[in-house]
Amino acid sequence: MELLDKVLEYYKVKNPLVVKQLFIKYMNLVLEKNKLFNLTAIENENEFVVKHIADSLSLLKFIEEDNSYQNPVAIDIGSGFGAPGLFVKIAMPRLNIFLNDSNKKKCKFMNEVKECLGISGVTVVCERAEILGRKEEFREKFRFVFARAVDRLNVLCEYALPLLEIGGVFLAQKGFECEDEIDTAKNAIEVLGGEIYSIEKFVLPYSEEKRSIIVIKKLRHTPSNFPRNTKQIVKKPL
Ligand SMILES: C[S@@+](CC[C@H](N)C(=O)[O-])C[C@H]1O[C@@H](n2cnc3c(N)ncnc32)[C@H](O)[C@@H]1O
Repeated sequence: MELLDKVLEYYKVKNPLVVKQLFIKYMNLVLEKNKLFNLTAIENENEFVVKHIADSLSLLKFIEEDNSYQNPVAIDIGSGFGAPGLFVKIAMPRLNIFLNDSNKKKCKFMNEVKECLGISGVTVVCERAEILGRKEEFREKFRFVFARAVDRLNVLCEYALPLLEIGGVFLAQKGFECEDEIDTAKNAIEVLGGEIYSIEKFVLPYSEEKRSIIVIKKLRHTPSNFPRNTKQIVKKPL
């Protein structure tokens, strides 16, 4: 896996030999399970390295830039088979990660991976993110929220922002063209206590895959009437 070596070097991942072994083991578990149960459309290993591993590791610099905690706590909402959260956790063991998905089979798989890889500081939470946002043990408890391929930004913000502590950062991974989505989400971001901090556009290493990361900071507490119930969030986005 020469490409994986190059990707780990590109992102300056520490202990690359250990991380590489864990990534390969994890990739094999995903590709094996994918034969029985649809986890990803990507079956080719090099494509997996770029579109899942490199894409996930593009979040690392935003976490590294924040010096508030030695062991920051992050939640990946709609994590599916664990992307991007589990890849980021493997590359940055000091991160404490919560992998959230509403789908029971996907959560079972993430728990299996956690056991197989034998890594600590990983908690799988099988629930809708907007329900977690109303629970005291999750509301405003996270330094980072990640989300990739979950929903449109105006809907996603009502899942994500209630979970962030003040000063925390929501990293929404999107395709290259995301301006319309951002425009539509401006009201939701304001109402929920956030502010767009930056929009990063880049090409994934060793590919022509273009991506954006929308960086949203939490500045104020989310009003207590949010998140609303799922039907209202989806049918009448803020
Ligand atoms: C297209 S998949 C993306 C999975 C993963 N993030 C990735 O990029 O490969 C979307 C996932 O979000 C989950 N999901 C959708 N809405 C959710 C919600 N409100 N709370 C938690 N999980 C949700 C679905 O069950 C599904 O596994």
